[in-house]
Amino acid sequence: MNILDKIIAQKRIEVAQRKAEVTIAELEKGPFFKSETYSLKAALLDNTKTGIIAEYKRKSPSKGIINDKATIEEVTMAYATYGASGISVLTDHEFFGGSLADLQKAAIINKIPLLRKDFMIDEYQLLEAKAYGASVILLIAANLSVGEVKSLASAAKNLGLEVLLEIHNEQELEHICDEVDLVGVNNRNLKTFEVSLDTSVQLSNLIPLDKLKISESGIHKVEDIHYLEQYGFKGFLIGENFMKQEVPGEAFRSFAEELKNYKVSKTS
Ligand SMILES: O=P(O)(O)OC[C@@H](O)[C@@H](O)c1c[nH]c2ccccc12
Repeated sequence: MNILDKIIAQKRIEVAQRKAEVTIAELEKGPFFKSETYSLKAALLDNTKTGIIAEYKRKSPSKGIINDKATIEEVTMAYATYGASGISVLTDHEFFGGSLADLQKAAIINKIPLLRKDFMIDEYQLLEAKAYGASVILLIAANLSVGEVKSLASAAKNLGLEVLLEIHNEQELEHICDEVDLVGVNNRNLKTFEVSLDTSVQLSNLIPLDKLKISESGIHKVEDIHYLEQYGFKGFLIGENFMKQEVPGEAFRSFAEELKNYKVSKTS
């Protein structure tokens, strides 16, 4: 069994447990169920922002503990203050050390698009995402059929959530459907953990033009963003590069500043 299979097997157990504990009616009374959402698509096209979706991630199967000290509040507030277009919050506990409570804490203090980063297999998780303050959900093509992507994406749209579909090879392009707003190319193969920005480059011109393109994982330098922009990427999902620093918010601030100066020096 590869790691993705393991995560999905665990997720099925977890979702069944949660369904038994919290009813849909209760979720619909959740703190953010009726709140407005924020468009990640619009935020990524807003030139006053960085185009970065900055991630809060305590640990991962590939890296182990990344940062177990910096709090969700301090990190996400800094991300939002210094120009993140969106924030990705891991809500998987077992493998990534996150929780829905983290998502809710981030939603209370930040009025920007929040991505619920988890392994979605059931509509119930979409209701959770909405109840705890997400504006965007992730669907991972590697663990869903074409039909599952379509039905989960359409359920998400009905809840007012935007849909980010993650792919990492050419076959997975088949999963792209009308209900998908954004397509993310994961540079990390979730089965082998290998990381290469070439994955984004190779798939870039095969993604339909009406989808906003995001490059995910393994981005460490301002030059990486510049490079990916040349292939039409408008969004950059970055986690470890910030989270591995003692003060991730400060790492984000200086990266955003360098990015801004880089752009200014390019255009002047
Ligand atoms: O920490 P990185 O290499 O900057 O990557 C961030 C993000 O892309 C990565 O965490 C991620 C991409 N797709 C996922 C799916 C599930 C969990 C995590 C992920």
